[in-house]
Amino acid sequence: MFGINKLFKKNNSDRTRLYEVLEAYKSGVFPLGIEREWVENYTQGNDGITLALQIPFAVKSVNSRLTDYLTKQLGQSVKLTIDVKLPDVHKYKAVKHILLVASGKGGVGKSTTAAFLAQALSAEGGRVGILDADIYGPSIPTIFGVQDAKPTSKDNKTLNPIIKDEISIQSIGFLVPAENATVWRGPMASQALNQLLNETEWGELDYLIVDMPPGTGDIQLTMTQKVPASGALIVTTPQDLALADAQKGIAMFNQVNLPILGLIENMSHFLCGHCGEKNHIFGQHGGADLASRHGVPLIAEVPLDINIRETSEQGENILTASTEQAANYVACAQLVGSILHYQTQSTSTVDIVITDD
Ligand SMILES: Nc1ncnc2c1ncn2[C@@H]1O[C@H](COP(=O)(O)OP(=O)(O)OP(=O)(O)O)[C@@H](O)[C@H]1O
Repeated sequence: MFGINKLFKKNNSDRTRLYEVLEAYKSGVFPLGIEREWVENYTQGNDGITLALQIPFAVKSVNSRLTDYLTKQLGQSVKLTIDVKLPDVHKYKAVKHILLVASGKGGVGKSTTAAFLAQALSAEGGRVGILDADIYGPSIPTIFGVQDAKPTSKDNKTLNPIIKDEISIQSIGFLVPAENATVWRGPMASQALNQLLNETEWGELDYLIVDMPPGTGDIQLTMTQKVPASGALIVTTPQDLALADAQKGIAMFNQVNLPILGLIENMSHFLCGHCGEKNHIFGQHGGADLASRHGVPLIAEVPLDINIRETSEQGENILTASTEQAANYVACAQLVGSILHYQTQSTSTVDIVITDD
């Protein structure tokens, strides 16, 4: 009896120690550490610990760093598995979150950022879709290398998305020649977005990224109001003109009470290929200053990099095309998933009703 008690106490203290060590693993992505509710399974054997975590946002690649940390802290070998499972709350049909990616100014790299973020969220364990609503220049098909694809329909009412790298893709560019789309007026544009969203068979998704048309006018405002989004990301470059337009984007989302998940400063700097020096071609601190002025997180400062341009123009996946840039987008995806998770838990976002007009 005494032996069983002792063993029971030992098991409990091992578990308590594990929780303490997990909770101490704090970072930008894990502001509260690894929470004890995420522990799905834990066994202590003679040859070490086996631990299964279920984390509510897409962070699969944290596995090796976390394993090293646990091994060091607990002084024994750790076999860790991570499953990504978001809470069963759906913002739209079987889609858990819709994220708008917007920019005030055109050409700042919004579509590239939206596409690579989708690829990184998927690689990190999320089920991901991307909806290209950029009527002025739908470039998502090109970035994914599926520009010649044509969505099929099983019943002539709904469309199947194009699937590439496990990501469901739908684009205004699959359906309308670019020269027709650009002359659309506001109501037509927002109706097209509605149709693409509503009539695509998205299936079950954790994250649906919407690549918005650049700008902050009536078209973008109407679109924003008609999509039941969880939050928005704003892409800007450090140039004054782009920052001024990004500020208008922040004002637009504030006007409709849509949480801004953060700001991504693209083409932030250029690393000299010879000496490695950071050159701030378009200016410095602009994104950080804008973000802190408006109390929104600065998610990433993505460099101006030839691999990014080539990968996006050649329709490749950034996760396989460039290790260095992949790391940037993975960090970005982890932070976006985390911010979305904690923001959704602490605030109730406005529920926007979709109508057909
Ligand atoms: N960080 C970067 N480094 C190098 N090239 C980049 C980077 N980001 C984007 N680009 C390139 O810049 C060009 C414009 O990018 P993209 O189409 O994503 O911009 P956009 O903001 O979506 O434009 P628009 O608003 O006009 O649709 C593309 O050729 C893309 O490859």
